[in-house]
This record gives sequence, C-alpha cells and structure tokens, in this order.
Amino acid sequence: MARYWPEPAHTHGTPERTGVLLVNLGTPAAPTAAAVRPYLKEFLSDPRVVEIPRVIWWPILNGVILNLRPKKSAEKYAAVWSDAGSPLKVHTERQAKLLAGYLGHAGVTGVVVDWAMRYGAPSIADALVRMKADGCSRILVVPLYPQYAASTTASVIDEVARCLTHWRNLPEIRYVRNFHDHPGYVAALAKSVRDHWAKHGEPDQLVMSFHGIPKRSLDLGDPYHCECHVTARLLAAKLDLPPERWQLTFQSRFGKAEWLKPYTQPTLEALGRKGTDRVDVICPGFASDCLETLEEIALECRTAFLGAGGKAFHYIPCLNERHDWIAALTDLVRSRIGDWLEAPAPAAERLAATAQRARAAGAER
Ligand SMILES: C=CC1=C(C)c2cc3[nH]c(cc4nc(cc5[nH]c(cc1n2)c(C)c5CCC(=O)O)C(CCC(=O)O)=C4C)c(C)c3C=C
Ligand SMILES: [Fe+2]
Ligand SMILES: [Fe+2]
Repeated sequence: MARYWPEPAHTHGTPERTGVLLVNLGTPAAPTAAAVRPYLKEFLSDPRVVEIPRVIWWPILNGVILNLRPKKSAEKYAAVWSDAGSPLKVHTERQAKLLAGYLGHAGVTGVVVDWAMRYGAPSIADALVRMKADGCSRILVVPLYPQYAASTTASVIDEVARCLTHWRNLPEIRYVRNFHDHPGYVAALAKSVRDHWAKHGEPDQLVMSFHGIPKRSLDLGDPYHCECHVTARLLAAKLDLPPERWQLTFQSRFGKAEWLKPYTQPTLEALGRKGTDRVDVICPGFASDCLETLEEIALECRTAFLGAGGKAFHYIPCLNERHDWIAALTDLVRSRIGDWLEAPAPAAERLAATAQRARAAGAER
C-alpha cells in the first residue's frame, strides 16, 4: 500500500514557514533630481507623513515642493552616495543578510528573512509576494525604527495592510511596535560610544540627535517624543554620563510648522558660541546611516558647530552592521516568533488530514 504524508490542503503543498520582513524608510534610486522626485512624491503623499488636508497640501506638494526640493535633495544625496548605492539601502540589505545568518547560528532554521522599503524599491508589496511564494504563512514585520511614530512605524503597517487587501489567503501577521528600550539595542549604542571614545578620547558634550516630527503630533498623542527621551536617558545611564555632559535634540525639520525642540543645529551653534571645545553627536533613532545622519549631521552640523567657534566635532556612526546590534535584533526577532517556531501549527491539521485519507483509503478497499 502506498504511504504518503499529505501537506495541509491550504498551503497547496508548500511547507508552513515563518518570515521576517525588515522595513526601512526608502530612498531614491539614484542621487539625481529625476530619481528623487518620484520618491519624494510617494513619501510626501502619505497622509501619515503630512497631516494637512489634501485640498491644501496637494497644490503645495505638486507646485513648490516637487519643483524645488528634488534638485536640492539630490545634491545632498550625491554627497553621501557610495559605489554600492544609497547608504540606507546598502545597510538595510546587509542587516537582513546578517540577521538570516545570526538566526541560523542561533539554531533558528527555515526562517525566511527579507527586506523592503516603505517608499520606492524594493517595495513591501513585492516582498510579501516573494515571502508567500517561499511558503511563509506567518510573517513578523520589523519596521527598523527604534522609537514608534505614526509617520514611520504606523505607515509601514498601513502599507502591509493595504497590500494584503488584494489577497484571499492571508498570512498571520505580527509587527514589532518599537524597541527604544530593548536592553541589547541600548547596550549596542553604549558600546559604540565607548568604542569611539576609546580611540578618540571623550568630548565635553554628547548630543543625542533624533529625527524630529511636528509638535502637533506630540500634542495629539504620538509617543515618539517620550520614547526618544527614554532611549536617551537609558543610554546616558549606561555611559554614566552626568546630566550636564549630554543632551537630546531633534533634527531634520521639514516645513514651517513648529517641530519637536530643541533643534539640533541651533543647539550645536549655541554650544560652539559659548566655547564648548568638543562635541560628539550620535543619532540613536536611526538603525542605519542615511542622508539625515551622513549629510545633515556629519557634514552640515559639523560645519555649523565649527563655524560658531567649536574646535572639534565627532559624528559617532549608527549601529549599521555592528555585531552587538545584529545580535540584539536577532534576540528581538526570536522573542517575537518563538512560539511560531516551537509549536508547528500544521501538526493537528496534518494528523486530521492523514486520518481522513486513511479512512478514505479503507473505504475504497
Ligand atoms: C527615524 C525616524 C524618522 C521619522 C520620525 C521621520 C519623520 C519625518 N520625515 C519627514 C520628511 C523627510 N524625511 C526624509 C528623510 C529621512 N527620514 C528618515 C527617518 C524618519 N523620518 C530617514 C531614515 C530618512 C533618510 C532617507 C534616505 O534616503 O537616506 C526626507 C527626504 C530627504 C529630504 O528631501 O530632505 C524628507 C522629505 C517628515 C515630514 C516626517 C514626519 C512627519
Ligand atoms: Fe524623515
Ligand atoms: Fe514626551
């Protein structure tokens, strides 16, 4: 008698697998105005990012902004672009590859790790289709933003949900909401600072600069501001820094409205003016170096601080491919998918299907 072990019908013969999807913000395909324009259009059309009524925002976006900003932004991108491409994309892809390796090393086998960008390519839609083809019936989405913000984290979840509106047979989905206080992430940040100081000595002041958001978002209940403060306090505590040796600032203001304060560049200029010799800046809200860190901080803010009278400016890189950070990410992912790995859900279905086939085979005999 032929014996076989049927796959659960609903997977149509493909195995049940767990997928992990890392998502970052997105970046243009090239450092040119022609490539920056469609990227900015997609990004700034997201109602999670610009919360102004469309009738007002649309003419501003399609008029002034998309005519003037692409050229200026492209020049900034050109200053940080590498042979491998946009730093944000390069680091995110490497992080995904490393995570897959670390999970395997930790004995977590058979997990599909993929990566995508919220805006531009590679898209979340394509990643979900690839993961489905790979047999992923459970997917953990990991927005690579340590601090939750509606404009970033929630926007990733919106997009995942939007993509799945076209599907019939949905995977089980979970997402990491934040990891601003994850001990491994904070320890990796602290170690990256200590590594820098071991080589270059200590500064007078450590500035922790986070990407800003409009102040209105805080007033409406966005937890981002508080989560940035928690990360900063945890990092300062791990470094044993007294309050007078560090401060938190917000960078990358966009538009004319008030954003979270204090603003990074004016703070650095004030430090330069009042005679602070050396400032180190770290950007703990970015898991990867990108335009906002490499251009705005490491180039523009350096010039501003030195121009205001500062003597030395050090930029401490993002966690990027650091071993301790990828280990923390592995730990974070494992903690969220552990039950998916331990208890293979199809077992009950398999047994039921096998019993049914056995009964049917018996009836035929
Ligand atoms: C780290 C978290 C981020 C938050 C919060 C965030 C909010 C936010 N950003 C804009 C507008 C722009 N941001 C741009 C670049 C950019 N932003 C983040 C991260 C956050 N943004 C990253 C990682 C990057 C870099 C992308 C890269 O390719 O390297 C840009 C594009 C560049 C430019 O033209 O200045 C814009 C525009 C808003 C309006 C906002 C909150 C409402
Ligand atoms: Fe941004
Ligand atoms: Fe707060």
